[in-house]
Amino acid sequence: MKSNTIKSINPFNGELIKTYELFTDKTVENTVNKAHETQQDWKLLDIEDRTELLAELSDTLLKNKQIYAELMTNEMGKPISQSIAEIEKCMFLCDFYETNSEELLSDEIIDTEAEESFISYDPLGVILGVMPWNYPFWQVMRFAVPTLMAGNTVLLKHAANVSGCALILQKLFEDAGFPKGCFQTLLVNHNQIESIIADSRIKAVSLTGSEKAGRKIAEIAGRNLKKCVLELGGNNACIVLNDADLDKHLDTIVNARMQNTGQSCIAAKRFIVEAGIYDVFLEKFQKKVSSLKHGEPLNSKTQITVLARPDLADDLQKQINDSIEKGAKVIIGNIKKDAYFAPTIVTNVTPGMPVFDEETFGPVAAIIKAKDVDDAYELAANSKLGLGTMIFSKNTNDAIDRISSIEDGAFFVNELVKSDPRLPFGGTKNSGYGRELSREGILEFTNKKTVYVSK
Ligand SMILES: O=CCCC(=O)O
Repeated sequence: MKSNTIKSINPFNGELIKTYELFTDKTVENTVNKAHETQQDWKLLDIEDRTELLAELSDTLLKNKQIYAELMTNEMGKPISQSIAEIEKCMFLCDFYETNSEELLSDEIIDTEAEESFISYDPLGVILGVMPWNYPFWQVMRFAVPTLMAGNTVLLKHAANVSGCALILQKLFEDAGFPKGCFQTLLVNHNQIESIIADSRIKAVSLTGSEKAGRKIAEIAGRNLKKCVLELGGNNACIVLNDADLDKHLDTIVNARMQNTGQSCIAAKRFIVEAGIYDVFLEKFQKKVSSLKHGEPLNSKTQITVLARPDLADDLQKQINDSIEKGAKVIIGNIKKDAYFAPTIVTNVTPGMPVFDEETFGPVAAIIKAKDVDDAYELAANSKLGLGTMIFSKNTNDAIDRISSIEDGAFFVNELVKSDPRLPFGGTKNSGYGRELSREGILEFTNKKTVYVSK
């Protein structure tokens, strides 16, 4: 029998935080209708009236930073210092779009023989966001803020385990003064999503989530001729070349994998290390990973803690054990207890093993030895996923010359792949399509209308 409730469970202590009732079809209808009706007025507001609400949004985030951070940490186990940093990043996003939305959305004049010709960036309508649990505030905000500024309204279907965050996000927008109906949360299950996407009032979908979820949503959206933006999994390579400055970059390299206890789509998952630096790298990397502070998520010193759910730890262990059968070697970790999975380093990794071919969503570093620079880039490019690649090397000119050898959505030199409101964010291959953030993100859910005026 299907359940009409969803549960939010603290992954650190297994305690039930709260049980939520799923919306009935009637409640879904009222919510979609409210979003549609609100959009009719919202789209007519001057852009300054919309952007000024972002100052309030940022203030509300600041005022409630601790409350929001603790809620995230309790629902999905993120170390509290990282939850606080996540709220601060949301504030930076608000500041960016408060300052820049007007310019980003202004008409783009194109010279033709017409009296006037330009592109007008008009809103599409109601946009559905289907969002994951790993950055419960950030991923929602980075979709919702530019989408709203463009004159759309937003509906959120969040991951079930962060339903408390989902509801408080709606309250956040309302407390900041956004008209009711601009941002609404739908507590619905996967079966209900299909009819929501099919509804003629929903104009497009943005999904951040797994490849499997992306295929499903894209299929439903395609059947209904709705646009979608998909930000899916990643299997980012972190190339470490012989001339890398490890003293300078080791913390960044470790953080690239271990941030959010390894549960990040853009984390470094495959460390491709040139032969000449391999032994030194491995020794330093292992030492640094072993020194990370494990503990309770709410302790401000904790760097590594539980995963968001026990089944995620099971998945990781299976990927590692299957890789061991194919010749991989575990040098630390591979220890599991409930939702905890110890930081793990796997060596002797080659293509064909799950820890090379698949995304590992937890603190697992697969180390691959590359013969030389060409081999390192070839190994990095050998992935069905394409979110980003990072290269650590003093020879930045050589790295720049090789940009086109990597098909990913991002290429970072001497820095971890990260999202930033000022830069586009998104992937290629099975990591999805479309872009979030920056100018690209705010224009995704607009009708790029051609206007041609002749006398
Ligand atoms: O899981 C994806 C990470 C998203 C981000 O850091 O912006």
